[in-house]
Amino acid sequence: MQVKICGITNSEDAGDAVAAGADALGLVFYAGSPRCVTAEQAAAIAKAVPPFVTLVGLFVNADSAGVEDTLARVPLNLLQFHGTESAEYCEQFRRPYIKALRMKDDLDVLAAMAEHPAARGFLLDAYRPGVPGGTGESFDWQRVPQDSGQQIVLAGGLTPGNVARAVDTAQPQAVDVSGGVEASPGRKDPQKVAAFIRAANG
Ligand SMILES: O=C(O)c1ccccc1NCC(=O)[C@H](O)[C@H](O)COP(=O)(O)O
Repeated sequence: MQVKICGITNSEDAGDAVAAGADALGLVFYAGSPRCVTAEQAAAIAKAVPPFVTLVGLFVNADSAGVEDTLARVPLNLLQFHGTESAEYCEQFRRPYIKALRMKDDLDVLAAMAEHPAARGFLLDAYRPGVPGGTGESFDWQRVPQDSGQQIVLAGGLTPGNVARAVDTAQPQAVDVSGGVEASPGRKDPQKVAAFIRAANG
């Protein structure tokens, strides 16, 4: 099971997550988040990350110039678009990207995936009106399609205590966690991170 630890705000937390076996680290470039980092902070964190760990840059309906500016300053491996971005918008950066889908009750997941043919995968997250992500809430894991042919990253309210059950139910390719492994908003708890990665891997 691939594990992405999202909302990394400092090099120490990045190092702890990598030491615990994280496959990917998420950096949030969204001012509304308690986990938001500047390009300068992100560049410093990137220096603490080994080359074979995926560094993911997360944006929410950001203006294109801002994304380009971040890309020029931070060596991101993958982009994560967590708002209502169109395929045309996401593809303009010519970088690999995953698209977050918020699992509103009436969302047609396969249709939403079809709108992003160039996406490398889809991060399925809980839906809470007015909050784009990092809600700490989960959704019905049985709604994860088993026949999409897509790389699926399961997110939303995962913790060391529920991730094994989530993986068993949803059968994703990867899991993503933010609040469930924090000591406080924006600071990770290394023991929770390690416990999460162990539990995700069964
Ligand atoms: O983490 C945030 O604060 C955040 C804010 C706005 C958009 C996305 C955000 N996080 C994206 C992630 O990939 C989170 O890991 C995902 O939403 C799950 O969060 P959590 O339920 O806290 O594990």
